[in-house]
Amino acid sequence: MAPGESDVFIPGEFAPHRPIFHIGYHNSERNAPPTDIQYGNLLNQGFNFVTTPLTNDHFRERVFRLVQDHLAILKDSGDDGSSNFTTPGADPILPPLTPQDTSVFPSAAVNTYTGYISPWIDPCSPNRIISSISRQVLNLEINYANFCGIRSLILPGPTRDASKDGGIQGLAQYSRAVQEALTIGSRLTFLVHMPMYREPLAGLEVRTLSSVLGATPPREAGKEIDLYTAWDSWNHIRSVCDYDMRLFVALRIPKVMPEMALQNRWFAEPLHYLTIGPESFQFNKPGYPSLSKHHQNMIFTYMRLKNTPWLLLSDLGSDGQGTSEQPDTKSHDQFPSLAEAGDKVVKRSASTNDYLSYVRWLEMQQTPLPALESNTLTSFQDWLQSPLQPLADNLESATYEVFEGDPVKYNQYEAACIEALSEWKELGKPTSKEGVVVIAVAGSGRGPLVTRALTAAEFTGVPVEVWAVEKNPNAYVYLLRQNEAIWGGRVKVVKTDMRAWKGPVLSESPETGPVYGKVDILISELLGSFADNELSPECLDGIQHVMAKPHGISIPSSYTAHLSPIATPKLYADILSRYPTESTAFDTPWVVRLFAIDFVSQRVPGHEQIQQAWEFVHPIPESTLKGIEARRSGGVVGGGGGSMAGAAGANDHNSRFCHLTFVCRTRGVVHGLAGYFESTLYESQLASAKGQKVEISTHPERIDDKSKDMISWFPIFFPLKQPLYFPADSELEVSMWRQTDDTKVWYEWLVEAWMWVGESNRIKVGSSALCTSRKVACLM
Ligand SMILES: C[S@@+](CC[C@H](N)C(=O)[O-])C[C@H]1O[C@@H](n2cnc3c(N)ncnc32)[C@H](O)[C@@H]1O
Repeated sequence: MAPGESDVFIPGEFAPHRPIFHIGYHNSERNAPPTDIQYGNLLNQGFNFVTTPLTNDHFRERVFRLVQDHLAILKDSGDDGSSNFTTPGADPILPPLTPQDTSVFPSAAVNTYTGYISPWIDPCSPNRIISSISRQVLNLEINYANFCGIRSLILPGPTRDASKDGGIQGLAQYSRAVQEALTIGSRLTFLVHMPMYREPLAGLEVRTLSSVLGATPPREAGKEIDLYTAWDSWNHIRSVCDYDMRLFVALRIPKVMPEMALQNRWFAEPLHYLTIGPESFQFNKPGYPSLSKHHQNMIFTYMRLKNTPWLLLSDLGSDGQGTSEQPDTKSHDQFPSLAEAGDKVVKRSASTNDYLSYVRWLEMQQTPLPALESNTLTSFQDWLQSPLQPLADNLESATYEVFEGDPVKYNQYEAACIEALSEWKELGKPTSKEGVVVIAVAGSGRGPLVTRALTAAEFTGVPVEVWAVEKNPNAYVYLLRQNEAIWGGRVKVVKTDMRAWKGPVLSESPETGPVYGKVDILISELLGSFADNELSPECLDGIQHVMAKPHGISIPSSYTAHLSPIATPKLYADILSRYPTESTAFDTPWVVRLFAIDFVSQRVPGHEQIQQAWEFVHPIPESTLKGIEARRSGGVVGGGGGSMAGAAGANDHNSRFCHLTFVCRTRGVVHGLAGYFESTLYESQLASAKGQKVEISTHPERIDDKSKDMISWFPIFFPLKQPLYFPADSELEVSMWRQTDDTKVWYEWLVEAWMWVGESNRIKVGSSALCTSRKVACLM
């Protein structure tokens, strides 16, 4: 169950608010950082941060000359720099920086700047001289930035992706250079500047060091573009860098928004900046800049992230150097859509302030965060929590208080009790005790379900006898006090493990001892984020013998677990960083409010995006109960072994297996499985209301229908030890097991990627290891 124990969710802390925009200023033409006056002006205008180049044109010219001179010497000896063989002459070494090469010097303001590495380097170049010098420039600038006290650096992204023009080699070189950068700037944060996708002829082409080799072929316009190459490159870089937590993306917003699937893909990545250049803007009739509705929606969505990306306005309007322009306070509610922005629009030259005031206006257009996105709840986004073990451990009062903060779950339980009691009366069902329906709340905690059962009885006018069974000795004290203070002594409180409870005591005398009766309605809430992961099936099996036969019912009557493969690079990085000190980090099914995730599969006929793994129904058949008893007492003839070594198999009926196929249209990477659950608390027994149910659900597509706004449970995440890359049009085959050896329960999971080659042939293109939570199993 979630939220966790350390952070207490405070209901009512719901002051409506919008995400705040943190806006930066970047001018790629700059040769030096802003002066103090310029910086002050930018801050006064409403910017929150600025970028600075680290070196200047003097340095650039020096480096270009060095490369040109060296290539000329090589040419004379018949080497063009593309050979990988050892050459007679040593490759050039960059001389150190001189005061003429940079205008950045340590100062109070410099600490707050974001450094932009020279965009003219080309570590991807197939020419070894150019890639080597590019790496040297990179390292030199990182070192110098570090010396000056700069904390964040933007790295111009790779100039080419893997697919062609020596791109694979180039990307390997680039990724290796970034890995080195992380070592050199060991306390710096790095942002790789990536386009969302490679737009044909988008933006300004920077004249890189490679230009000394001669003209590069122009990019072909009009050809069908592969939307995922830029993401692929990013995935390559961060994989080589082992998902370093100091490596982020500065994502360039395109001119034309791509399909949602690609937007969702980037949503899951560690976005630090969204950079917006002139190409993304359109102009309204009076000539003011605006963004299309698609751009706006994408920004609004990304701003819902816990770590809201910062917006970097790049090359927008005049430099702002020394200006005292004030933000424009005019209304922007007439900004047109992309379609509306026609040629007729008057193009006045927009100033930096026009763009800034537009983005500030956009900030106010965000719909206020709903109550469920309060600060407290937002802080749970993608935050890993170890699952609770309410059976093996005794929960603290604060944890119960967190559960009790969510009324939705209790409302649904109360509705289920009302239905059950009303139908009891309507159907004239027998009761196990004269004149009263006997209810037991198994695992009562601090008693909220007891209160709801009593309320339901009052509401329906059905007389009840209520028992509260709880094994936590501390919660038992609380229950006794509740009985005195709140329930007027109407509840019989028992401190015991429900599996050892003999049932409600009907009468007791010295001669006969206690005489035990039965329970008509057994209420429990022993569900975890994956339904059965807090051992509800095992506990309910153990108490089933007290249920009246055949009419006794369980609330819940059933529950199902659901799965979907997801990309969640941030969680993967988090788990990887824990692994050195927490050896079971990859074996743990984590409870987590999954947020920055991408469902990598698509819903297609016959294959849902989130699929059911298995189901548990209560009560279980009598014959199964008898079988358990026989196995436990060694009465089974034959091998005598359960499916696990050394086990009698007494809990084997609670093991499960599923094999699910998920269809992926685009290529991607999977980091693990997201798990959800649904439960039917009560299903109508009236012929006239057949199929009517009271349910709860955390299934993202169904929660709103079944238990809207329920936050009692966060999803569960089953991690893979290694990210699994898969090509477009693959199928992810997921095998999942619920395993048991009679003393504990754990899960095992395996993900394989398969691809069709021809009409009837599939080949395996990758597989995860067989993962298991056996080392952190739930103890029965
Ligand atoms: C998830 S909490 C629910 C508490 C409460 N019913 C509620 O909804 O707020 C589960 C409770 O069941 C108790 N519990 C778990 N296994 C039990 C068992 N075998 N016998 C008795 N109580 C058990 C735990 O101590 C805990 O109080």
